[in-house]
Amino acid sequence: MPLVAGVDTSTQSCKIVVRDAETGALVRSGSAKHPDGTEIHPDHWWDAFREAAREAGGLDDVAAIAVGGQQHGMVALDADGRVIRDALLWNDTRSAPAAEDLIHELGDGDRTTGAQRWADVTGSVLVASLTITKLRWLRDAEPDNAARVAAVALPHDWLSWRIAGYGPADSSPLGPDLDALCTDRSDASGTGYYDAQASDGGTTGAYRRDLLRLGLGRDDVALPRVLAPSEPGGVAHPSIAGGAVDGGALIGPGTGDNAGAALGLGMQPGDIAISLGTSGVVSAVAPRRTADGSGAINGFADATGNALMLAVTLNAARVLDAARSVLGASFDELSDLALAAPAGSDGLVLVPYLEGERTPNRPDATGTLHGVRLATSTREHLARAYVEGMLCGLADGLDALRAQDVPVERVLLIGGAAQSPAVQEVATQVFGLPISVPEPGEYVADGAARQAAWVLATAGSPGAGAPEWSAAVARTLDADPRPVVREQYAAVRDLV
Ligand SMILES: Nc1ncnc2c1ncn2[C@@H]1O[C@H](COP(=O)(O)OP(=O)(O)O)[C@@H](O)[C@H]1O
Ligand SMILES: O=C(CO)[C@@H](O)[C@H](O)COP(=O)(O)O
Repeated sequence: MPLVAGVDTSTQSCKIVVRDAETGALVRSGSAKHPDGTEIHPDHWWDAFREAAREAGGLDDVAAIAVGGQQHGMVALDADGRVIRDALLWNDTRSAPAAEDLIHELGDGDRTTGAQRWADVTGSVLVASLTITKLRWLRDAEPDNAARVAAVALPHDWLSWRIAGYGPADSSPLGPDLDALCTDRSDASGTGYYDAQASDGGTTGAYRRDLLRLGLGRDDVALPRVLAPSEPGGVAHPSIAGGAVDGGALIGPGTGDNAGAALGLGMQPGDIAISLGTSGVVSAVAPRRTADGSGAINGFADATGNALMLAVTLNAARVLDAARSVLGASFDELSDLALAAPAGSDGLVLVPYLEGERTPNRPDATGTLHGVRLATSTREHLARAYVEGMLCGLADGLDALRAQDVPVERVLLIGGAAQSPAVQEVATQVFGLPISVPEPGEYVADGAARQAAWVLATAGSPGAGAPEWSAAVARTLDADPRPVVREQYAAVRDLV
């Protein structure tokens, strides 16, 4: 049985799964932490990848590998393949003013017109997360660095390039071939200079170098080649993966993490994934994206040729990390505390903008606790308010998806914080829907592994479809709507 590897180079860590290409059975896995922060030298991702690969027992025996990863991060390379400055990540908000400038410029001075034009062309109204705003920030704040940019990549593109053996001459076997950079539609669709629906039957789309020029001030830079969903982007260097495989392990196009999760879960129209990692994401696959000029919904691409519609918050699992820190509680204790307080926490409401916010677009906001009284000054009330506040932000995202006529039939709860029993139960109350919790797993890495198996199958039999792997549901909870939770939240959300 051939083996394939899937990688998730996420915000907080690198996770690797090795799976049987035919059945999808998990064979081995590993993970390693990334440093904290919203700007990080990509070498940390490379180090974590190698540590996770060691923990997974090495990758010598895999026949294909693919990388999913946190979206949007700006990896600026010079002509020698060196990283010019630390990568600005999706959750770095310093480029919020640059986003506003770009919106006004495309709208000839009018914000509403500009917002709609960005949505029409790229699927998204610009916010600080999107790569193009970071390039504009670089142009304005660090012009010397901007002048050195010879290529712009995203976290997953860059890691795939390193796995193929490329990089600076003194630290890679194949050297700095910038034309060897590859990506896929899903991640390209989060840059702000790519139109996923342009031409080509919707499979490859097209870069919009006119928009890149608007951001960086010039467009004479290499951009990763956008591969079709099961097209190989080269082979892994034998020192890294697939040393025992004839010709080396194929490298898949990779994916943005949310598209990776959709592939790992086998999502169909009607399925909604709610991911509670560093980011909170409500997402759905659809045949074509819409263009939401309000900015609540990003119309990205998925990893199969469809669209991926999503609402993303900056504040998810780390809101609970903050609650644990305030309360000195373990994950289990936090969950028990939250479940010991009533729905609505007797009026104690957290608006959870602890790191600013992206949806709604409030990059400079801070979190606020409302309804503090003697009776609500208990550990239980505080724990519950943090869980409810985190989920209310995502419920607004679900409403925004519905407003785009996205069908909602099944909600799948995934990501690190989905493991909390309190989060699962409160989710049935806040969303007012039945909730399915898949078996605990690394769904982004699984999606990348499924893509790797698809690339392998296509190499043997052109036109082969993605392998049918099943994602088992561990727990299904009935809907238990408690409208009071969202009513209280809606009453204070805009007071920040
Ligand atoms: N049982 C749990 N309850 C609440 N939060 C959890 C639990 N297990 C993990 N987490 C949180 O999940 C987050 C990591 O989730 P993950 O989906 O891997 O994030 P990312 O993909 O952004 O790196 C961390 O903030 C961690 O504290
Ligand atoms: O910005 C987005 C999507 O638009 C985030 O979803 C990032 O892709 C980070 O994901 P996590 O590391 O939080 O899973």
